[in-house]
Amino acid sequence: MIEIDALSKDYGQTEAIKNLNLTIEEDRVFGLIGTNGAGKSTLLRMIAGILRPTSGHITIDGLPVYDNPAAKKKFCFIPDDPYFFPNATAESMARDYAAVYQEFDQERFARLLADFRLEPKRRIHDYSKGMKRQLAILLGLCTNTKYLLLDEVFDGLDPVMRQSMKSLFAEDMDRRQLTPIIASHNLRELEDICDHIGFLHSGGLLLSEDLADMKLEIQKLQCVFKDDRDMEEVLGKLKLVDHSSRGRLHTLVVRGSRSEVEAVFDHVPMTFFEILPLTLEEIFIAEAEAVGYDTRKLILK
Ligand SMILES: Nc1ncnc2c1ncn2[C@@H]1O[C@H](COP(=O)(O)OP(=O)(O)OP(=O)(O)O)[C@@H](O)[C@H]1O
Repeated sequence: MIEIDALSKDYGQTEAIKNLNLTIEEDRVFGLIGTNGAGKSTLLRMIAGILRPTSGHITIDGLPVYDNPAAKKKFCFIPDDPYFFPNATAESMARDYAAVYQEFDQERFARLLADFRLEPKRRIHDYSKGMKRQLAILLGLCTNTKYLLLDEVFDGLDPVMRQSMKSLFAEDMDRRQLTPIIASHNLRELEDICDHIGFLHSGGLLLSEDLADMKLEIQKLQCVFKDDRDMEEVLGKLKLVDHSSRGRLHTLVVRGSRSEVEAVFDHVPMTFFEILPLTLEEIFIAEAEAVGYDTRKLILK
């Protein structure tokens, strides 16, 4: 478990992280979401022990992280601009990683390089941006550390590659209780992988919640009323988050459980009524507005 207590980080006059409290549980994918400049990289770099907090504490499985080799064995950090030594090849990087991470799995790494068609003896300098990111992720996975801290790593990967990487994470979570912590400014990128979402805004934590719990309390539905005069009364009974209409078809995002929402429509004659799956973006808008933010101004698409 990673525990963050009253954490702050200032860069001169800029307060990048402000008195942040957060717990990151094991065995699940934690998505750290926020707009550009929200403080994601600063937070991840502090968790990785690269940056020293201005105040506050971070522990990984009970160990303080800053300047502590024992804590650093527990995770691998993949920054948004992965660094490779000059003239390095995938093969030479694997040797360097193995020297630092005792559990580094050379055999699996060689297998994954072949699966992803990355040439082991080619200079990494000549790889494309996406290939460099793939390589960084594969190196990180093969360290076999319990936690993997990933800063915008899916950027620059095509959708097929993204899915392949996500399957590898799932496999490692199943096999060895890997806990990935993924920072991104893109809600859609994290949609199908995260179990828990932490949303950072201006250096503060706007919300931190299980995606499944969020989904239980927000519903999206489409409907057509037999008699449009019923609409006003129904809308008045719903906790409306969003409402749009095209002709007589209404699309609503409302707060409440599925059964509560269905009960409102129970005795209203409908031509069409369907509850639909919600996107992470829709859930986020509802949750963040509930704590007083006009998220339409915050969201990055
Ligand atoms: N080395 C630095 N010196 C001064 N200010 C910095 C430094 N690094 C970050 N900041 C500032 O701290 C704030 C948070 O930046 P950070 O890079 O952590 O955000 P982010 O959420 O990762 O953004 P992005 O999605 O754009 O990468 C910003 O206001 C940024 O300008």
